[in-house]
Amino acid sequence: MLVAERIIVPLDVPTAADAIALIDQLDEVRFFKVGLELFVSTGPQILSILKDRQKRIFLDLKFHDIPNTVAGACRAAAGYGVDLITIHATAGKNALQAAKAALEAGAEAKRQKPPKLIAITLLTSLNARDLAFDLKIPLELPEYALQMALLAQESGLDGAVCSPQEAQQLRQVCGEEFVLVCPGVRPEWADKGDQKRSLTPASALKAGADYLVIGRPITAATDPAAAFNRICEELA
Ligand SMILES: O=C(O)c1cc(=O)[nH]c(=O)n1[C@@H]1O[C@H](COP(=O)(O)O)[C@@H](O)[C@H]1O
Repeated sequence: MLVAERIIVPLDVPTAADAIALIDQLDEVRFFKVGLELFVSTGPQILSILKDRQKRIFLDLKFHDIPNTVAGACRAAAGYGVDLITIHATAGKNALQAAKAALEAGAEAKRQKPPKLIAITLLTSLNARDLAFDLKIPLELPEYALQMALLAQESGLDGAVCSPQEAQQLRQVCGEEFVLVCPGVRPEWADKGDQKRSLTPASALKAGADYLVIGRPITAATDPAAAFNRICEELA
């Protein structure tokens, strides 16, 4: 896979018009992410816009609910024909298994290829202090992220979302087939913002990430296409 195809650009903007402006500026980007802000604002029409332009789609709605509810959401989302869908690993094994089964059944009913279902391990905006003192989780952060990835794998999921700082360990333990998507990626020249466990794009790929989610360093740049190209050149 070309390096440019391994970068997923999140469309974290409030309206369809803002998203279309970004998509048009970023002609060379093949893979876009539609997350909570844009999906809540526009609904599925944004997915049709991306599909009409032959883009790959990461539908990042981060489901987190009881098994029956996540299964219903996955069955509905399976009809969109997207490539990746997210659920929080902390929804638990029954919910993860129900979500995976519903995604496959929903895709089959619509004669679509099932999206890959990947689990959030621990949000990249949290650090070891947040984990210990706020979430009261008595595990070291890398161990916790690994346990969440293993829970996802044991539940039949296709992969995990993790910080690039944990990618190497997850790759070693979960194997080559397990899809690792890493947000919290920052070129040396970009602001970290609210990301607390970041690495550079080159380090993230070296650690074993399959895909990098890189947002504001590209989307908030004065020239988003130039920022995307700069990252690709730095990786080449
Ligand atoms: O699921 C995600 O994509 C995600 C998980 C996570 O742990 N951290 C995280 O930042 N993300 C998403 O990745 C994107 C990161 O954007 P930037 O911080 O602008 O690069 C946002 O759209 C987040 O919603």
